[in-house]
Order: sequence, then structure tokens, then C-alpha cells
Amino acid sequence: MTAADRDGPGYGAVDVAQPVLRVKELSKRREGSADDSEYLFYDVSFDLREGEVMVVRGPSGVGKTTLLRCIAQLTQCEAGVCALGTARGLQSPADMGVPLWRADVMYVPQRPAQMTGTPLDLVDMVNSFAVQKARNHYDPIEIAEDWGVSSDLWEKKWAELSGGEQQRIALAVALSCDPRVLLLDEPTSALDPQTTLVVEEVLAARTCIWITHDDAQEARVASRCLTLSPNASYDIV
Ligand SMILES: Nc1ncnc2c1ncn2[C@@H]1O[C@H](COP(=O)(O)OP(=O)(O)OP(=O)(O)O)[C@@H](O)[C@H]1O
Repeated sequence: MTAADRDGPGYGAVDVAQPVLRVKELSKRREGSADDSEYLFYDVSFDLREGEVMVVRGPSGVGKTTLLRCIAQLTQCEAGVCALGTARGLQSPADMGVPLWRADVMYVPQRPAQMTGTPLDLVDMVNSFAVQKARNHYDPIEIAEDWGVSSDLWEKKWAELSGGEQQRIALAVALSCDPRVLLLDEPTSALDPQTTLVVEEVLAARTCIWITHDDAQEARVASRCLTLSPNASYDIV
């Protein structure tokens, strides 16, 4: 599905000339900094276009995850705005409503955090959200099967699955919801090199912001790269 043929709540025909995602002057203070003046990142701005993969690099603890969580509206930031290109022009999370924003701009953590139940319970939960009911869904089990995840694993408890199985299943559930932008937090960190390439190929065909520490992966998937520095500055190439 492309931006041009999307329909559904908030869409209609999307003007493909506008960015899919605009991030403007996003700033976030470091939690617990002595005088609240220390920034994790400051005035981060970029446009993400349909099909682009923006890789995010930077040393551990610099704020990569926090940046993605701010864009996903899961963590509040001190300043800045995000907007999504829609048939009604650029719309902020407030314009379209945070639940719809999160369905369109979906953060996928490295691993599902201490989830109880089974992956199928997660699918049921996602499908029960009002914003998801109005959308087209792909079959997450089929997506994961293409990545070597057997269908019977969906009925096992999360805790009984390996890190790589959990990671592929979480990614498959996110892809099945067909978000416009995927915010990927080291999406292949638990996968072997062969499986990494297979998963990478599918993810890199989407519009993504993608955290990685792997130079080779960046070379394979990145359209652009945003590097965060410990002095809160950033660079995009
Ligand atoms: N909600 C928040 N507000 C402010 N600071 C936060 C918040 N959540 C985490 N932090 C702090 O921000 C810093 C950066 O954490 P973050 O997880 O974003 O780094 P990272 O670059 O993704 O690191 P890694 O590569 O190790 O995963 C940490 O010191 C963390 O304690």
C-alpha cells in the first residue's frame, strides 16, 4: 500500500509531495539533571519522506530511545512538534488524536517488555483498540513465518520464547498493523546474521526511523543517518 492509495480515518488521498513525518525543534531534558538545564537532544528537526529509512546512531545513553519515544508520543518532550502528512495537510498528534497518532507512528521496542500471556493475546489486545478496528491488518503469523517463526509459538507464553523469537513476533505484530512510520529500536539485535538480513529486507522497504549500533546494517538500510552526540547536538547526513 502506498500513501497515494491509502484511505480510512484521517486520510483520503494523501499529497505525496509533503513529508510523511515532520519533526521540528524537538528538545528533551535529561531526567534528573541537576538544574534541569542538561539536554539529551536539542532542537532536532527533520522531514521523513515516504520509503525513507533514517538510521539513528550515537553512543549508549545518548538519548536515541528517548527520541523515538518522544516522536511516538510515549514520552513527553519539553519543546518541539511532530506532524504527519495527511489528506488534510500536516497534522499534529493533538490534531488527529494521540491514539490514531500512535497507530500511524508506531514504536517497536527491542523486546516486548515483560509481557504476560502469549503473542496471540497481544494480537487480540491490539485488534480490540478502536483505532485498529478501523484499519486494514495483515496476518502477523504469516509475516513471522516468512522469518522462520513457527505458527505454534504464538500460543506459548512470552517467557518461554527466545529473545529472537520475541523480537520477530513483536515486529510482525507491528507490521501487521501497517503503520505509516515504524520507529524501530535495534530491531534485529537478538537475531542471527542470516535472519537479520531477511527481517531487514522487509523493514527497510517501509518508512522507518531505525536505531542501530551496527555500521554494516546502516550501510545496508539507511537513506540518511541522524547521529546524536553527548553534548545534545546532532548531525544528519
Ligand atoms: N523520560 C525520560 N526523560 C528524560 N530522560 C530519560 C527518560 N527516559 C530515559 N531517560 C534518560 O535518558 C538517557 C538516555 O536513555 P536512552 O535509552 O534514550 O539512550 P540510548 O541512546 O537509547 O541508549 P542505548 O544505546 O544504551 O539503548 C538515560 O540516561 C536515561 O536515564
